[in-house]
Amino acid sequence: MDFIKKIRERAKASQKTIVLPEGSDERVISAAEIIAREKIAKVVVLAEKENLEASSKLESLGVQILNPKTSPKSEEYANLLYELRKNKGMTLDKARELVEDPIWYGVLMVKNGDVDGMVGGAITATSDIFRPAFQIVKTAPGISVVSSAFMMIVPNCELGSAGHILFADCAINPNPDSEQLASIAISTANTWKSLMEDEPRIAMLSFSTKGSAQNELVDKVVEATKILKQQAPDLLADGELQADAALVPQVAKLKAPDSQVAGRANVLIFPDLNAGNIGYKLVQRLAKATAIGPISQGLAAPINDLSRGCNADDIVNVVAITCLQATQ
Ligand SMILES: CC(C)(COP(=O)(O)OP(=O)(O)OC[C@H]1O[C@@H](n2cnc3c(N)ncnc32)[C@H](O)[C@@H]1OP(=O)(O)O)[C@@H](O)C(=O)NCCC(=O)NCCS
Ligand SMILES: CC(=O)OP(=O)(O)O
Repeated sequence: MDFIKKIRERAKASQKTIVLPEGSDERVISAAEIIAREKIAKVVVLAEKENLEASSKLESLGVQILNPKTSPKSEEYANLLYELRKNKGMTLDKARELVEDPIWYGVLMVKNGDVDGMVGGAITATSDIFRPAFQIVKTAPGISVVSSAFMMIVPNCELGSAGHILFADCAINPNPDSEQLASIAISTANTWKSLMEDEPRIAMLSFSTKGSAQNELVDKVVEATKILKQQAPDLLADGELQADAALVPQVAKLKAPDSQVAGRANVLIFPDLNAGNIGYKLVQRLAKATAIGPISQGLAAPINDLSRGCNADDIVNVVAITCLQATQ
């Protein structure tokens, strides 16, 4: 069974409830319909029912439609937000205002246990999805930095694990330091283990392979690799590696002949968000890869972002992964 079928089947078996806060977007509505028809998850859509053409069809499929502006839960959520953030300057009035915003309302639904997860970002910038998530659900125990990964599925490609490669961080941390990069690598290895059957093989990417270039940008990755190996000695990880040395066996033989990861990496850790975000979009658009994500890593409850360039199928796939995160 292929990867997408498998995650959708696993989600189906878990029967979680996921809120989609961006009910004004047609792709979100199409995704809600697919999810409900295929019984991948129970869905709550946040929208103004009277302005939603598809409302009767969605409701007949079991999709719940809620308007944060008229919801009976609004006052309860405003109080919850106020209690969680009053020591950071939140007032009750400000909390009441924020609760009317579907993204904040959706995150509060997750925090309150009314749904198992949220997927948004089809029309909302990444920072506006993660800021409320960080402030309200916060990080999972033992996690210092929340990050994200994209599962890239490259057609007709044998590199990685039969064309499946996790890229991180492509959405959250603009310029992680060495400690943070090591932590992102460990989180991404865990994401790989939760989705794939084979072992993660982690490449810490740079524009240098094993000392071929000297620069402080390279030093950051060398240091991150050292920390990663100290903190997670059981993981198969190596760096610093260029992308070709990480992925292509013939290049690895030349550039890093003694590496256990070079030439067979299936997890790529990018040195910063410029590289990660540009890198995933190039592979998605030029190699026509399916890009599933960004899959958040290290939040205390599953809240996931989307690219504003996503289609309905991309949303369904991220919802399926959100259901799997909710079972962990
Ligand atoms: C995600 C992002 C919004 C966080 O920004 P920020 O300015 O640090 O946010 P805030 O200062 O409002 O911090 C909010 C909370 O999140 C926490 N936080 C921020 N980044 C965090 C991270 N990576 N992991 C865990 N917690 C984090 C802060 O500690 C703070 O906690 P507190 O208020 O309870 O003390 C920011 O890193 C960002 O914009 N990243 C780039 C997103 C982007 O544009 N991606 C490109 C397209 S995908
Ligand atoms: C993940 C990402 O790059 O999101 P967007 O395309 O919406 O900026």
